[in-house]
Amino acid sequence: MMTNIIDGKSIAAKLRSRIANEVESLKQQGIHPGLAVILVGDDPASQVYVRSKGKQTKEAGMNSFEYRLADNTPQEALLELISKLNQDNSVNGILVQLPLPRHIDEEAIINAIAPQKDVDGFHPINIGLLSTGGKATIPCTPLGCLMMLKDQLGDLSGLKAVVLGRSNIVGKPMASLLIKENCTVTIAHSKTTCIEDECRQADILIAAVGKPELVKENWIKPGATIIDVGINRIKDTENNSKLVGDVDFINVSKKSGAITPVPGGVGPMTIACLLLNTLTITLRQNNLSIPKWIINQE
Ligand SMILES: NC(=O)C1=CN([C@@H]2O[C@H](COP(=O)(O)OP(=O)(O)OC[C@H]3O[C@@H](n4cnc5c(N)ncnc54)[C@H](OP(=O)(O)O)[C@@H]3O)[C@@H](O)[C@H]2O)C=CC1
Ligand SMILES: Nc1nc(=O)c2c([nH]1)NC[C@@H]1CN(c3ccc(C(=O)N[C@@H](CCC(=O)O)C(=O)O)cc3)C=[N+]21
Repeated sequence: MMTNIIDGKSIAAKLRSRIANEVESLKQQGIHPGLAVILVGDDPASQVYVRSKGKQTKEAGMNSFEYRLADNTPQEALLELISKLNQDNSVNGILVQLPLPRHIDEEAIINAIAPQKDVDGFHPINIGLLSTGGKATIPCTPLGCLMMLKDQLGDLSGLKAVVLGRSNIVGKPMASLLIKENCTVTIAHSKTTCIEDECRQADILIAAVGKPELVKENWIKPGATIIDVGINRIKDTENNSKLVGDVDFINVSKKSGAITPVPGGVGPMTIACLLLNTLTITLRQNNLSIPKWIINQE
């Protein structure tokens, strides 16, 4: 079977250009969307993402405010900065890059962000709204995955979806979104028995576990659509560092109907959805209607 490789990079580029058009017309109305990104510490992977977010935010015509704080920044100082940004009208969205250094309580930080400025959709208010079907900000990675699924499959009603991973930032919100799309959803995790058997039932398989190439060819229902969220840096046979997902891409792609690559799949969509969320929350904060092409924000 020839699998279809879902080109996240190109879907993300199209999305960013629609966002840029919308931003342009907002600016003509005197509204200039702004995104504040806070990075605490000097984790190299986080630095790469934050740089990439800042660059793409500016390319979409939005204001980007970056705050790089030292690894030993006290929690109180971070809370003070968030409080200042909550009150700053030029800032529509606030993102605190995770993970945070160990001395900082992640939950306290997420809870301190004003829910209407929570561009990640991690605040309990937004998580609750997503579960109850209200006007939530949807976490960027699951939203990007859903867009690629819809692009590939159209209506998802009645399909069986298996989500590997139950984190608050990927697995759980992904499952909520798929339930909303009328899928029959199973969430599997490290305590799931016979995980392969669960996966073999899946028309849609989302892998978000952080284990390099865990998902094998014999776990897959022929023709299934596979979304690989995992970002794992490993050494290849020549000891060079390379990026792989949670799916054994070469072998699984022999059996799947469609699959996202790593890199070039979910990652670029995550950043494009961050810009999309910045746009959506700016529109909401200004009591403007959300254009029809922005899915799942009705
Ligand atoms: N492309 C992108 O934009 C993004 C990529 N990522 C990547 O996605 C991956 C997951 O991220 P995140 O959700 O934050 O990770 P977490 O570490 O928070 O969660 C991992 C989940 O996977 C489960 N798990 C771990 N090992 C296994 C196993 N062997 N079998 C079944 N389940 C297992 C864990 O189970 P349990 O709960 O039982 O411990 C947990 O629920 C990472 O590689 C991360 O880098 C993350 C965010 C964005
Ligand atoms: N508050 C917060 N929000 C997040 O959304 C958030 C976060 N913290 N912490 C870390 C994770 C991870 N994440 C990624 C974003 C883009 C790529 C991405 O663009 N990846 C490229 C490759 C990049 C590379 O080469 O390393 C790709 O897959 O093609 C990956 C991962 C967002 N996260």
